Amino acid sequence: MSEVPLQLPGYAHVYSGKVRDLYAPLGADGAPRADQLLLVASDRMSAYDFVLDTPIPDKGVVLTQMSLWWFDRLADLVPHHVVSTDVPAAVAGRAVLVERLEMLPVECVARAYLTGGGLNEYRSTGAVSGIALPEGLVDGSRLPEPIFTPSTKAPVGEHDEPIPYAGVVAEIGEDLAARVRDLTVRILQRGNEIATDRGIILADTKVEFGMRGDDVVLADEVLTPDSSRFWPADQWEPGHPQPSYDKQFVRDWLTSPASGWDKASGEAPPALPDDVVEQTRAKYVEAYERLTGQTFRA
Ligand SMILES: N#Cc1c(N)ncnc1-c1cnn(CCN2CCOCC2)c1
Repeated sequence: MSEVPLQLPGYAHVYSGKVRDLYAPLGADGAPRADQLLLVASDRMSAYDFVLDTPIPDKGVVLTQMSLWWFDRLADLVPHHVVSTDVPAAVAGRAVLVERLEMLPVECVARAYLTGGGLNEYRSTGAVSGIALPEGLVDGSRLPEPIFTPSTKAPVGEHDEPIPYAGVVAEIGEDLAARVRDLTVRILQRGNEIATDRGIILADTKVEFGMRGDDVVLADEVLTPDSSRFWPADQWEPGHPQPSYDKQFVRDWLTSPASGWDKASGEAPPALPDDVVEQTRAKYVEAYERLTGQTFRA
């Protein structure tokens, strides 16, 4: 689905990713400012590497408010890029004005549980990102401690590629590599200290950092279902793929006969039925309310 980005008076469209769009505020001279960006979270949802045709109402608002909540709770660990939530009415609640940073060219991933690509690498080598792990781990196993498993920043439509820690050092230097590694792991640890008690396991997460002078600044979004694997804690059972907190209704319907879709066909998935959309919206709202203890207001 190629969606024309929203026109926002006073802003120039800069970039569109799978589920988020970037704008630059216009300065008094009418030119895009170089010091700020407007990050807009859409209601688009991706599944099986496709951006689905059917939006999930309020997803952009829920994930933006969740990310802002986490930025506040991580501020003692790392400064963040948020400037203001005073944004155009057309994107109220789902956009954030941020400081434009010199972004580091690394997807900083930390894993507290073993699954997905990390599990595949472990099954082949007994390690993930060069970090040897105990024998006998299975899909969903909790790791002895969270590990840093960075990847490249792939262009839109391509997959990020895992890189060894040495690759990060080569890219950004030893000091900075150690700083972003330690911060990424601590962010996930802090996230799980808070989330697990509230019924959500954060199996892994991807964060992005930018530089403000010599300071490492947390950018992008943080600890949301789009940047992290959210699992229902009460259903955690190592040994098989874990249910997704937010994506399971969509995955189950798309892989059921009801959808008429063949995942192996390479064809785009069909539109979602209303009940799957509403159940998915409800899971995003539920995750927000469990984490923050606040009632979601659209
Ligand atoms: N967050 C944030 C942020 C920030 N605070 N400062 C500078 N850049 C970014 C940013 C946000 N997304 N991307 C990746 C998309 N790029 C957009 C441009 O074109 C290349 C791809 C960079």
